[in-house]
Order: sequence, then structure tokens, then C-alpha cells
Amino acid sequence: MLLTEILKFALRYWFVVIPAVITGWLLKNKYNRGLNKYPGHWLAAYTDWWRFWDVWHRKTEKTHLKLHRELGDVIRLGPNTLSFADPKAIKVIYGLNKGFTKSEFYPVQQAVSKGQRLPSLFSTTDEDYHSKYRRCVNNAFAMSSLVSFEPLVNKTINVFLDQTGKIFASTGKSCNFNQWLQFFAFDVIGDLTWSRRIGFVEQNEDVDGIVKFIGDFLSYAAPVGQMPLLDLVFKKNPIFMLSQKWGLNNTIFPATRFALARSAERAGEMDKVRETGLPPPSSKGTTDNPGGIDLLTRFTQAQHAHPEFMTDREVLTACVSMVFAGSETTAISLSTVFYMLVTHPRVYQKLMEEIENAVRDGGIEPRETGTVSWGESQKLPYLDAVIQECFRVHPAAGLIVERVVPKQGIEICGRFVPGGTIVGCNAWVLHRRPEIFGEDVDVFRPERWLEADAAKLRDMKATMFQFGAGARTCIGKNISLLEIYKLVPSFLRRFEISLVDPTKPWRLHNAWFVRQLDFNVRFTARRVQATV
Ligand code: HEM
Repeated sequence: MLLTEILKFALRYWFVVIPAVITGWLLKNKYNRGLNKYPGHWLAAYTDWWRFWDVWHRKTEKTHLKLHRELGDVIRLGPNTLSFADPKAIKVIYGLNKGFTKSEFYPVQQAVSKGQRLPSLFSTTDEDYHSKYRRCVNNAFAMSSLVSFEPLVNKTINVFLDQTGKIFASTGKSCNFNQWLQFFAFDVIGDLTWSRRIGFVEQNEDVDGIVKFIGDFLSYAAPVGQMPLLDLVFKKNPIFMLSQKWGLNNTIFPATRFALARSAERAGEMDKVRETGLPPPSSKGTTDNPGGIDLLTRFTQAQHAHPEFMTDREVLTACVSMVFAGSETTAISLSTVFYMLVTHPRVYQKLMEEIENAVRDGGIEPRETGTVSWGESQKLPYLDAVIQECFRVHPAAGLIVERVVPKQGIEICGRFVPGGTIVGCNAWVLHRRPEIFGEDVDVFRPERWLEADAAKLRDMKATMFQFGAGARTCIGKNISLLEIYKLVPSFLRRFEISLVDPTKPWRLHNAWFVRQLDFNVRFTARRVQATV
């Protein structure tokens, strides 16, 4: 009765009721559980459309840095979202057993199969499921496993160097270096995961459109992740989910298709691994093909050890998430190193001297291919300083790494934040803290890593956030370091790199990961033996 009266009233006076409801909703957002005390862009307090709009414009790392510099260490990015710039926040927000969970930003990145979401190690918000999953696969990524990955990485590096010579250096053709490094990173992950490259480097093309697919997917997921409800309208809507469930729509991610094909090829071999827990004989390799234990084998070994948890689905999603999480991020980091070198000739020259001296003194074996081993790369302090500085000035992830505050609320850097609030840090902001890295934070200067005393260095390292932190920190960190520390000196020994147009800087595109565009270069072959 009362409801009918209210409805009648609302219909009659809709021109007053609608603005009143909208105003009420906006005010509720603005004063949401006391978050109005935090500064930010004025629109951010009222609606998440502001952060959607900002991320849509692909320059969010700049927005966050500017707002923090102007407004302080805590800023409001949305009615329910805060960004923290103080490095002390890292330990609280990402610390172990603090009760924070990943936000709804992550499920937007979930693949769907037969109408069901496929939560991965990266995208699951269920921390209990995550910790069981991570326990099962952790061993595969330990530093000690690197030894068995190195032969797999070597194979791709050698093909990559030869192809660079053949396609670009010997023809004088210019190279879209960021894309070329993406091809490398995707092929390494293919080799590490399935002992089989996807074929990007050999064919010099985006096989099956996988790179484009992931690029487009991230460009969608970054803004939509700011308002995850939109995903239920655009991509994971009931019509799409039901049509998948009933088999009317069999769209499948190209990386998943590749993964399914590789698993089918090796089904017999993996059955034995699942049964015995032992790696297959092929992993021993031969003199021509050095072998190595790939991730598919390791995840299947985890199935043997944890049959109650690891099903075929967990093995498949773990393999696919390697491609999603490990390729674009590594390619971005590699591009940064090469770009910073070509745009800072002093640093480039100093690094070349270090590498040449190591070859001359026997610190690097004089291999014909010019490749540098992981062990050798670890004895090059300037290389290490260059790579650290590149991670500092251009971390791959360019948005806040979102977490939800536990129900009871928590104190972060002296401020009580109510439960349910989305909080996070952006590596681009943390890495430019002058009290940690020095007043010249905006300058690319690898020497800062060599000059710092032990205490300062400890603070600098503790503030580095390129791999995230805590329980959800990057599981592939060691693998990516293996790739980067090996490829950079190996490539520099074989080729001299110059920009096609030194007056034209690259462009950045922040779609969760900050991709580089217009990084066009030429290569000149160097005589590797001449350095010995
Ligand atoms: C330089 C290269 C890389 C960078 C900068 C990077 C960065 C990150 C970051 C920031 C996170 C945390 C995300 C979050 O908390 O929301 C993460 C997680 C993850 N990364 Fe990486 N990553 C890199 C390479 C790799 C590689 C090579 C692999 C796989 C072989 C990989 C697999 C993963 C996975 C599976 C997770 C989720 C871990 C979990 O939640 O337990 N990453 N990565």
C-alpha cells in the first residue's frame, strides 16, 4: 500500500525525485565512511567514472604522480578508493597475514570457458584458494630451478640473436624494437612452459594474433577494472555466459588454444609424469638440444604431489597465466633497458666497457654466439645498476595494485581506513620518493645503486615495487630476471643499437602495464670475437 503510494508520488514528481536520488547518491559517495577527508581530483569523490576516464586516457602513472606531488601521501581515486605514496604502506597493505584481498579489478582479467570463469593464480580473489595453489606450484619458480630453465632460455636467445642479424642488421631494415622484444618474451615463455616456442621470432609475426589479443584485452581490462560492474555488461554478461555454457559460442583465448594443443601433444608423456612424479626422459636433452624441465612438467609433477588440489584445470590455467603475466611485463622491462641505453650514451658506453673487460678478463666465456650465462651476468655490477634503475624509472605495472581492507578496518601510515575500502600503491609513485632515492628521482642515473651505503641500499630495495609485494608478489620474478640479465649483455655484444629518429621520443600507453610505442631502431652487427 505504502509502496504503491511512493511509486505514484515518484512517477508524478519524477523531475524532482530523479535529481534528488542522484544528488543523494553523489553525496553518499562523497562522504563515504569518512573518506571525504582525503584530497584528490574533485570528481573522484563522487564517482568511479573519474578513474575510469583517467585510465581510459592511458596516462594514469602521470596522473597519480602529479596528484601525490600536489596533494600528499594519501589521495582519493574514487568514492571507495585510496592511493598511498608512503613506502611504509607496502608492509601493511601487502604484508603477510594482514587479511587484505585482491579487489574486483582482477576477475575482469579472468578467462571464461564453457560459461565458467577460470580464476588463475594471478586473478583469483579467493586468498585461501590462492595460497593452496601457490604452495603447489611454488617450487617450480625457486631460484634453484633456474639452472634447469637456463638451457631453455638459451635456445630462444640464440634464435633471437640470429634472427635479429638476418632480418634487421644485415638488411639495414629498421625494427619496431618493442614489438620485437615482445616476440622474444612470448617465445621464451612458450619454451619455458611447453619446451616449444610459439614461433613469433622465427616467423617475425604475431602468430595466431596472440600478442594483439593480449594487448587489446589489457586495454579493455584496465579501464573496465576501475568499474568492474561494467564487465558484467560488456563481456561476462548472462547472454554471453549462457551461450558459452550451451555451446552456442565457443570463443577461446588464442593462448588457451595454444596451451590445449601443447597439452594434447604431450598427453602420454604427462600421464607418466602424473603417475610417477618424475620428469620425462626428453628433459635430459642431447648435446644439440640441451633439454631442461619445463613448467608443464613441473605443474604436472605438482599434480602427482597434490592430487587433491591440482586438477587438469589448475595445470591449464597455470600454463596460460604464464603467457598472460610473463610476456608483456618482461618485454616492457627489456624495452626500457635498451631505450635508456640508446638515449643515455654515457651509460651505454660505460656498460659496454664493463662487458668488454669481463670478456677480456675471462669473467665472460668467449662463446661464438656471444651469449652470456646467468652466472657471468651476476658478476657485472654496472649491468645490475642499469637494470635496477630501469625497473625504478619504468616499472611495468602502471596502476595502483589494488587490495581490499579487511572487515574490521586497519591503520595505514597513521590513518584508520575502514573495512571494504580499496587501497593500493603505484610503483611509479613509490619509485620516485626523493627521501629514498635522492633529490634527482626524475633522472635516469644507475650510479645511485653503486653509491648508496648499506642502509640506504636496503631502503631503496625495500621500496622497489616492480614485482609487487607479499603473498601475491610476482611468482615469475626469477624467470624474468634470468631473461633480462642474460639477454641484455648478449644482445649488446652482438649488435650496436641506434634510434631511427633520435629527435622522436617513444610514446607510453598505460593499459595496466605501461607499454612503449614508436621505439624504432637500427642494428649494426658487432664482431663478437674481436672483443676477446
Ligand atoms: C619483468 C617482468 C615482470 C614484472 C615486472 C612482473 C610484475 C608482476 C607484478 C607487479 C605482480 C603482482 C600483481 C598484483 O599483486 O596484482 C605479478 C604477479 C604475477 N606474475 Fe609477474 N611480472 C614479471 C614477469 C613474470 C613472469 C616471467 C611470469 C611467469 C613466468 C610472471 C607470472 C606472474 C604470476 C603468475 C603472478 C601472480 C602471482 C600470485 O598472485 O601469486 N610474471 N607480476
